[in-house]
Amino acid sequence: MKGDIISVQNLKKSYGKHIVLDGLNFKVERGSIFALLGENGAGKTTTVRILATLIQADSGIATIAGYNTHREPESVRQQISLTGQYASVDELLTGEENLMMMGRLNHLNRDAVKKRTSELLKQFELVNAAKKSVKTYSGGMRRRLDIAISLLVSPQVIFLDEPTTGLDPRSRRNMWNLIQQLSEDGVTIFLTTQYLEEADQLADKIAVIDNGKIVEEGTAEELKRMIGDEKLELTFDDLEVFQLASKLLQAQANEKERSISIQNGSPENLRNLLNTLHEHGIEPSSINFRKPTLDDVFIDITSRKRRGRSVHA
Ligand SMILES: Nc1ncnc2c1ncn2[C@@H]1O[C@H](COP(=O)(O)OP(=O)(O)OP(=O)(O)O)[C@@H](O)[C@H]1O
Repeated sequence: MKGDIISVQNLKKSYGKHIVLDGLNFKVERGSIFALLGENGAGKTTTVRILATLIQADSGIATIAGYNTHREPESVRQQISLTGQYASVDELLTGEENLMMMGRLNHLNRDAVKKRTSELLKQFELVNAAKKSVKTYSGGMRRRLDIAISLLVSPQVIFLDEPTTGLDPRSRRNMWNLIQQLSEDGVTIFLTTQYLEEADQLADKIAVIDNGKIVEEGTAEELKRMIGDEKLELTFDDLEVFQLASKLLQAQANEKERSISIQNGSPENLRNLLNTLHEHGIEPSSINFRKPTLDDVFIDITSRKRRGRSVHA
């Protein structure tokens, strides 16, 4: 069954005078990977906490599988599982013991717990570490155990709050593979992340949150397309020439690389830029076309905001 499994309408939350969520709207399609992307303090964890019924919004409506998080928290909790900062992994127990204990707490019978534990240990590559206490685990192993625990009872939606923060690049890649596998099993994944690359790699849809509002939304490709198909990059051998060129073109400049990035890579724009430079006796040493990255999207959104224009302008 397709359709939206999460719906958020005009969600607001403040702590005193501090507005954390300022009218949040988005929808998540069943079976998809959704990434809420934002910098530290943007409001990602607050959103997850509201959806997971840990705290209440001041106003607005959030539903999961049709259940209202405010009015039907028990039903919502039966649909979801939460990992990350909320995990209750016991350091002194082994990985296997943690799974068995949480299985029993979730009212699974003894045989079902045993079977599920052994399946999960295999799926999450923890068989060799099963009998070791969690305090000996690496960061990546802990995260894997945490997610395994959250899958003891099959949830419809799994919340992964910054699942790779603090992991080394190899563990991060392993975690990405694992998240993709989970998604192939049909579970809806709600991911929060500060990493553009992570959202780009994993998410079917990305919502960019900034100051408690969704400022852009779409697939990674749509977000990239939004700021133009191709960017132009001009480089200069001489520092003084580079500085003069960046003043003239008023574009994003990287002094270390003596390069200037231009959002609009159309032939007409290129001709105009070269004419401007030529009038001042300047020629770039190289001209490259480059497909935009999510980094470009982020820079574009924030620079438009600084100039006080609507993001959609
Ligand atoms: N219980 C609270 N009391 C007061 N302020 C809070 C509380 N919880 C969160 N905040 C504030 O709300 C803002 C958003 O926090 P939130 O944790 O949702 O951000 P985040 O996007 O998840 O960032 P991070 O990546 O740092 O976790 C922050 O400025 C934070 O200090």
